[in-house]
Amino acid sequence: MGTIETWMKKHSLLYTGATNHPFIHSIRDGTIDLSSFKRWLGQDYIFVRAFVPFVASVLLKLWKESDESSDMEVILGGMAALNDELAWFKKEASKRGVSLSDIVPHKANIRYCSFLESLTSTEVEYTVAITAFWAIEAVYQDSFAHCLEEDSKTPAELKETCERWGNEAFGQYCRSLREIAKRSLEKAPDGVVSKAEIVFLRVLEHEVEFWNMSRGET
Ligand SMILES: Cc1ncc(CN)c(N)n1
Repeated sequence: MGTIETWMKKHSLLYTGATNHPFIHSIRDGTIDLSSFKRWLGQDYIFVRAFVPFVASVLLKLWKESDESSDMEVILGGMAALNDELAWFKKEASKRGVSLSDIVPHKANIRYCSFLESLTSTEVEYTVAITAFWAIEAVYQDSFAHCLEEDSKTPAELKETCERWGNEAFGQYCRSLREIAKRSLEKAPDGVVSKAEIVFLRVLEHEVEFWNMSRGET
């Protein structure tokens, strides 16, 4: 069994907590209130702005530490998608009357962004960073894909948001990232694999906190 498969089994409770969160349930069952959605929108815009330099640092580590040349295209494609994502946040915010320049980052978001910044350090191995990258994207894909399931009651005006991360192409991109992380973990020494597992768990915890914050619970 691969390392990621083992972790998914071992930490299934936490993974499910991050991907089946009450915030996602409230979108899926149509009970979400607009203020929560707007809070998530503004905070996630700030998060994505911090995510871009993190992904740039993953590219730099890949260039220095990995000999898998095709991995670069996948990550570069992810970077390009983030450019679209930022434009989407701006469009969505203006449509909903959210002023992005006035958003004050919430404590949970500051903590998550600081965590991302800590992973940009040259001391953090490529294997650890690519594991975090995959996990961050996978949580959004699995979460929003739930809101598109056949029996979901996702409000029509939130479908576009859910499709952004829940669509099949994003799913395929996440599977490519998982494959890249898997291969890198296979070659890594035990100490690095242990560090990657801890980072995987931190990502899941931060994602849960992020959803809690979006619900106005923290
Ligand atoms: C908190 C969070 N996690 C993940 C993603 C997906 N890029 C996001 N936009 N925001």
